[in-house]
Amino acid sequence: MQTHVVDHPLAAALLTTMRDARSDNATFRSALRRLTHMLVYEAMRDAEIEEFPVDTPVAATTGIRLAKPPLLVPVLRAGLGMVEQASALIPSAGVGFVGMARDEKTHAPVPYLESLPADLSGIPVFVLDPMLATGGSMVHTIDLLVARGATDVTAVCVVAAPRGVDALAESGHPVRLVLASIDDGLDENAFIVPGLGDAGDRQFGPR
Ligand SMILES: O=P(O)(O)OC[C@H]1O[C@H](OP(=O)(O)OP(=O)(O)O)[C@H](O)[C@@H]1O
Ligand SMILES: O=c1cc[nH]c(=O)[nH]1
Ligand SMILES: [Mg+2]
Repeated sequence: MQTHVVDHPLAAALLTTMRDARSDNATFRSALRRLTHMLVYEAMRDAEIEEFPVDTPVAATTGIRLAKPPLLVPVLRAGLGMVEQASALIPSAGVGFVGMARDEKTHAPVPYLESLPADLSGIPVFVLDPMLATGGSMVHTIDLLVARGATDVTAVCVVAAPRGVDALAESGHPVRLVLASIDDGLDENAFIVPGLGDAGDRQFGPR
């Protein structure tokens, strides 16, 4: 699996704000929005483009545009904090939604929402979820996308644990990963260490 850790001082500073337990919900959301801009910008680097003729006020020239605008899929709740910024960066992108919440004891994802186009063949899909911990939620989301014909999936995350990265690589799905950090591991509650806590709660308050 192709994995790209965005290694940039501005991204590292925003990630630090998100990690800091003193950051309130609004500060956390703002840092996530700004970091998402950088992650999606990097994730789009190899996007397919097409040329078309364009006239400047001075002369005819060749312009470029995205050949296949992606579908953005935030995983609720935490991924909601990434979708507005990703849409602003790619205005032609569509948006689908998946909702799931981990069972606190088993840590398995419990799905509660699936709102996706029926046919995803030929459409690049960007899954937006700040946290990749055990990988259960991301693999389940990509199961849903592949079942609809997706063959080109990018997982855009903020922080991952090595176990989640391995789970994604071993899923056999056509996925690449773009993120800001691969952290040390998971604690006994399957929280990422050092991580940033519960990314849903830190944006929106307890569920
Ligand atoms: O890799 P995993 O072990 O599956 O954990 C990652 C999932 O956990 C978080 O969601 P959570 O279940 O806390 O729901 P929330 O976004 O509503 O808070 C996070 O946003 C991921 O979706
Ligand atoms: O550390 C973690 C793990 C799963 N989900 C989160 O929001 N944070
Ligand atoms: Mg949560």
